[in-house]
Amino acid sequence: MALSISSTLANILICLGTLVMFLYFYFKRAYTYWNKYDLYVVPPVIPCGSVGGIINREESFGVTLSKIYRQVKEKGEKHAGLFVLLNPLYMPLDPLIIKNIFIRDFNSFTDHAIYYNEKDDPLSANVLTLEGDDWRRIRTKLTPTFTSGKMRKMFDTIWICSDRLVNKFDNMIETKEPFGIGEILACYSTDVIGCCVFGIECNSCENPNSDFRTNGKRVFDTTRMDMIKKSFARNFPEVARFLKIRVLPKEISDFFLKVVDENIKHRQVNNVKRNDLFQTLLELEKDQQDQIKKRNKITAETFVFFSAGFETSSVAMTFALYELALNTNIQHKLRQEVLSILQTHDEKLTYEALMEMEYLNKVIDETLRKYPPVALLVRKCVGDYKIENSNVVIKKGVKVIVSTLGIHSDPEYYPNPQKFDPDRFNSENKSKRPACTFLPFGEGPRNCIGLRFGLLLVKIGVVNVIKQFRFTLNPKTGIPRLDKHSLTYRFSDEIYLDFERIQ
Ligand code: HEM
Repeated sequence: MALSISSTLANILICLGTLVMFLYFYFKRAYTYWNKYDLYVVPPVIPCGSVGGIINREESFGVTLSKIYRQVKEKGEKHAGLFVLLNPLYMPLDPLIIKNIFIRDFNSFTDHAIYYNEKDDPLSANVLTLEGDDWRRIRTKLTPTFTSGKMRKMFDTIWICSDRLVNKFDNMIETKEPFGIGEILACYSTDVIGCCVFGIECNSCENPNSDFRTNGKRVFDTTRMDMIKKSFARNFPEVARFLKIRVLPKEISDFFLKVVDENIKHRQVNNVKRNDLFQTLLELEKDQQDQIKKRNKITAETFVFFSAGFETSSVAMTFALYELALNTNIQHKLRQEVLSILQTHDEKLTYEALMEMEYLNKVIDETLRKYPPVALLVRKCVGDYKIENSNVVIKKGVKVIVSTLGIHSDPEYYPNPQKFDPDRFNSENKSKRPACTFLPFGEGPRNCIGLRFGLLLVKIGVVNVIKQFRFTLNPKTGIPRLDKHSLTYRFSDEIYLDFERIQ
């Protein structure tokens, strides 16, 4: 009896040992992928690769990648190979290689390599995630949604939302307690996107527990399980589709479908037309007779505008107010510009007045330089591609990863990179930098489609706040830590500011 137990145990140990050996050699072999090229390889460690732990991270992926950028740059290399789990990734540092990949040779790098599952999770298939010709069709169709003419039409709606934001600050000042701006700015961003994209009044600045804000929050509240699921789906998309893995919980998907459904019906029955993105999307789908398909398509697009635009914009505005609170001289200079331009426009902020604010542009650009909300960019190679002046060939299916944060913190392009200095963006300094060294919205045909809208949301908010308040950092704000779990580059700690009314 004892003999049979010990022989079973021995068999199990042999099997386990063989499996471990097999996996070890399998990984070792996978990690030789880049060896045939003259390419520096960031040393991989089994099983996560070159980027540290996937689950128990010490820092966000964007920060790890910026450190790898620095490490490769210090070696004097213009590019590197790395691994995430078993997958090889190519990381260019040289702005010319980046420019060729993003712009000149875009046809070899059309895809974002973000997981989607059209069948089981229809909202996941949208302009951000779709690939090849499916993406081209939808991008061409949606591009007219974000023209400057359309932005101009939405200007007043955004201004009204920013007035609610200012009211909120006023109410909070009265409590005489320090208050965090991150949550309030998230409500402002939700209100703007709710009004302009979904065509509904969410009033989350007044009612932070509104359905829209609550469901919106849940899209970004990622649990550890979500992270594992997303990482698995990103790295093994075919298997994930086979396993019917969804990235968006069904109840959130149902909420957005219901909002869009009710809104389509309301506009059709009451013949309502508004100056918002929802109207543009409705018009784009006017020939679609199948009401369910129409609703699903509009929901997928409104949802991606929400998910890609809400957090990026609110985080950018939080970083901007944080730096303005730290640098009161820059805050003062910006206020002077805003007030003097408003004087020449009968004290009214118009689209034209906003476009005249050059220092504002510099402050926002510097914010997006120091704190790019999307800290890295990805492209998937769709046809074998040889990197010029090297023997490196990027094979079809291999991902290219660019560290926006690494480039934006590179002293070669931005001396003393931790200093917040809007003058880096005056024309003389800008002209000294090579193309593709400022990438907050990505670059090339697959760049951010909502760039103008995002900038408008942030700029209107900043102008309305700076015009009416002076603000400094409240001592309750320590040195804010960066969120290590979020895909967006953001603080995990709240930012507390003290506001003083000016007018
Ligand atoms: C400050 C705010 C924003 C920042 C920093 C930002 C940044 C980015 C970045 C870096 C990308 C990827 C670009 C690339 O791969 O080259 C992107 C894509 C995208 N963004 Fe934004 N974004 C912002 C606001 C918005 C807003 C307000 C919307 C919509 C209303 C939006 C919608 C999108 C969409 C749909 C894509 C995917 C485009 C495609 O794949 O064709 N973004 N954004």
